[in-house]
Amino acid sequence: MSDSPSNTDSSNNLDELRETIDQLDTDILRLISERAACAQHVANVKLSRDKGTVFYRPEREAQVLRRIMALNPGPLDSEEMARLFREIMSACLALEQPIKVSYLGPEGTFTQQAALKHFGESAISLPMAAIDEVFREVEAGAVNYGVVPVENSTEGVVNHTLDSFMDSSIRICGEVVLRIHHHLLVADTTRRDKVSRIYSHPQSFAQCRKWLDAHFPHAERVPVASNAEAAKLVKTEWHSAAIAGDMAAKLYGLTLLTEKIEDRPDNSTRFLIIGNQDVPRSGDDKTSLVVAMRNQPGALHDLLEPFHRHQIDLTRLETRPSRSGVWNYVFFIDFKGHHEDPQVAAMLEEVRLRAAEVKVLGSYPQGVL
Ligand SMILES: C=C(O[C@@H]1C=C(C(=O)O)C=C[C@H]1O)C(=O)O
Repeated sequence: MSDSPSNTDSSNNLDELRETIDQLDTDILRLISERAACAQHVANVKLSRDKGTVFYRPEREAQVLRRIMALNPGPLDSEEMARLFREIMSACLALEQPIKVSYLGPEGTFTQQAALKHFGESAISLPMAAIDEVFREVEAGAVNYGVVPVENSTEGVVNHTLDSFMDSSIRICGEVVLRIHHHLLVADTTRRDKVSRIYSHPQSFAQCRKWLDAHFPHAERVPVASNAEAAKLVKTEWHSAAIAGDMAAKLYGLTLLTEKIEDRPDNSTRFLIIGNQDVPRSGDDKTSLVVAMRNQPGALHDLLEPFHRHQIDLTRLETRPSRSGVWNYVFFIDFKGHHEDPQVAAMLEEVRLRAAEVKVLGSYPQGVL
């Protein structure tokens, strides 16, 4: 078939456009390489100042991403652009020092997804079997950072994580929020019309309860330790399906029978980045505290009054049973601001006078991505 004049025009045009893209790629390549070399210089400067230095700077990375999002002219949306820059920074940092991150495993969990979202794909991520193991690895210095879930918008707080902070010297260095999409997954061998058993983590069952009641009212729901574990089990049984996320589906080669079955479309989980580092101000920060109050009337009011007076914005308040005599009431409090902000420092001073004990778990940049 011969080209019509207009086809020839458009193919000439296509050739030109592709030439432009090649030229742009050459420029991007040169610029990324220059950026990487610059990051290596930064590493040398840091090393010359302090041999045991930490190369990773959470506050600086947050500033870089926020700046890119503010400058982004489109047509790519700002989150997409920030994700690209996230990966560039991750690769640059890996040149300085590959960052090691432990997370609540096994491989394929949402926590791994959160770890990679925060640190980028160049980070080395190591699965742990339980939340307290993630804490232990960080405390022992076996890894640079850890990632643990702390609250879900549908199911509430992850108590294991809060409890682990009570007996630990670990700091919070960052947060990351992940939209959680659950899918109904099957294997090639699954008889799709005969699904009589569904595996998943109890939290995921809870987040998909209405959908399951409507579509699989008679299937047996079998709770397992993780969504990744559920995905693995499906491979061995022709009458079973699993509820899990994209990473687990990819890892175990499963098919998405129905996508996004979570009851609430805004279902999301917040994860904490834990480490041994005190993070300087980034300009848009949050602080987490654990506070023990004596068991007396008005204790909670006394605790919150200085927050109100200093106009500090609380973002979360949780109560946990105490595990020692002194710690009658234990409150976990998140608020906007950094502990070095003068207003926050003044407020903390007053809270310290009223409480039996105050521990600043960390000030860290608000999640960017
Ligand atoms: C280059 C630096 O070190 C690391 C790499 C960064 C980057 O690639 O932009 C930013 C912060 C650090 O995690 C720096 O501190 O500026």
